[in-house]
Amino acid sequence: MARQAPVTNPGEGDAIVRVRGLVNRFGAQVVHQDLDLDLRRGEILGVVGGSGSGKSVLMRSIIGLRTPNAGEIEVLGVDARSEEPADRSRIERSTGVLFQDGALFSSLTVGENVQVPLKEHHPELPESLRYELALLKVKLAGLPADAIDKLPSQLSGGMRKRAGLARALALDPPLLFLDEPTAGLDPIGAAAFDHLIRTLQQALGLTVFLITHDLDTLYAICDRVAVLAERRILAVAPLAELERLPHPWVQEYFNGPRGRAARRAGARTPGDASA
Ligand SMILES: Nc1ncnc2c1ncn2[C@@H]1O[C@H](COP(=O)(O)OP(=O)(O)OP(=O)(O)O)[C@@H](O)[C@H]1O
Repeated sequence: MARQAPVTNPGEGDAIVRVRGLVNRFGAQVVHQDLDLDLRRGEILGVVGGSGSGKSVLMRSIIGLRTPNAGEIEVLGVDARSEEPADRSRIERSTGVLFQDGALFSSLTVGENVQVPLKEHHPELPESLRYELALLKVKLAGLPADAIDKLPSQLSGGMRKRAGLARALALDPPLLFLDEPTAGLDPIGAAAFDHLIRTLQQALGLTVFLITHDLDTLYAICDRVAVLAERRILAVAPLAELERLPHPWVQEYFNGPRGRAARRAGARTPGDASA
């Protein structure tokens, strides 16, 4: 297929994350080739693409968990590949990450999980203040206060996601990375989680990088959507523009039966916040 120009010029706007010429390979498998992407300050950017198209590898490259084979990545003006402790610390303190499975320590309570980044980056804080801060984040993530002393295994899947979100917010990062946050949630729980993300993004002024297969999430809360296909960002634009892109994958994805249904539904009604 002929290479198409991106719908939106990646140079536009105030980029908080800037990716240029990214290359990621695993042996002979090329996952990304000359991938460019900007994450603009204050937006929720949805990232979509088929299974195995490289969404998680892109996220891991941006947050510094993987060293790409080539290319440049800047996070808040810091080179994501830098191994300088001051640079690593700045990136870690500025980015909250919710992994797909929540990635909580199973032997620690929710409160202890939330305190892990606080202990690492603010060892000077007294224990009681750390606990209070953790409680604040637990409540911010929509969990009841008594969830703080529970183990992850004592929570529902939706509550575990919220606990993961509380930990991601522990250091008040301006940047939030979410890997399939609504996967495995029932539709009411998923809508409630979408609503929570939008509310927090607005209240805290967050910039959000959100990987998802959930079309409802895209329509409910994303300002722009980036399509990852053919080893690069094929297009990045608001949904109304993307739907008109004459690319077979994009057409099948957004104008197939599920895409049409999600568009009709628009924003889902947020359900019970304890989902
Ligand atoms: N550590 C690794 N070693 C070898 N191959 C890897 C590794 N990590 C990822 N890959 C490969 O890179 C490709 C992209 O993986 P990635 O997890 O980024 O896909 P994805 O778009 O997030 O998929 P999904 O939507 O299914 O979660 C896949 O083919 C995967 O097998």
